[in-house]
Amino acid sequence: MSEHLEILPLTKAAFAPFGDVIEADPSTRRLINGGTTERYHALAKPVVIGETAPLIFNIFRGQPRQFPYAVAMMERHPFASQSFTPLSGRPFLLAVADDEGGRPGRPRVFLASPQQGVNYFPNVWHHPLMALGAVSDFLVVDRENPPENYEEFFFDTPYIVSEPSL
Ligand SMILES: NC(=O)N[C@@H](O)C(=O)O
Ligand code: NI
Repeated sequence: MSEHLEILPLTKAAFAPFGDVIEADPSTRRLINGGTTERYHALAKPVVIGETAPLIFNIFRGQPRQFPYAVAMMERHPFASQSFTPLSGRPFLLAVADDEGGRPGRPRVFLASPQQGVNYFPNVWHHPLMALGAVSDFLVVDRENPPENYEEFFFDTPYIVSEPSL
């Protein structure tokens, strides 16, 4: 029997074990360019582990997920962080999980606003991009993904996520 996963609002505190939330946090604000620009400083720190490899900027164009949605698998990148920043002005869903002896535990699902991005720490279990409502673009900063930087786990029984009320 599949379990339903509730959808939580994305907050820095709730997401802290899994990564950074990329949003205009007033505590990071600096006025620059003669006061014409607000710099929200060092919201996340991209990381590459092991052999030096370039961090790269990508655009992921995600198809919207259909609901109810089955979270059947999770993945992780042991040797680099991975960030997703929405470019299309739409919210999106993300799912993360603790590691339990080399496999993901029960996923936690968050709803990110159009003004929030995330940076997954290296080796954090997460579900691949889940766009909402329409095809959506995301700026993704990660590293060239050699096969060893990509680990998947498939659940015996998928978890179910209902459509978020937006
Ligand atoms: N495959 C790929 O690069 N995408 C995933 O890592 C993802 O998190 O969406
Ligand atoms: Ni990923």
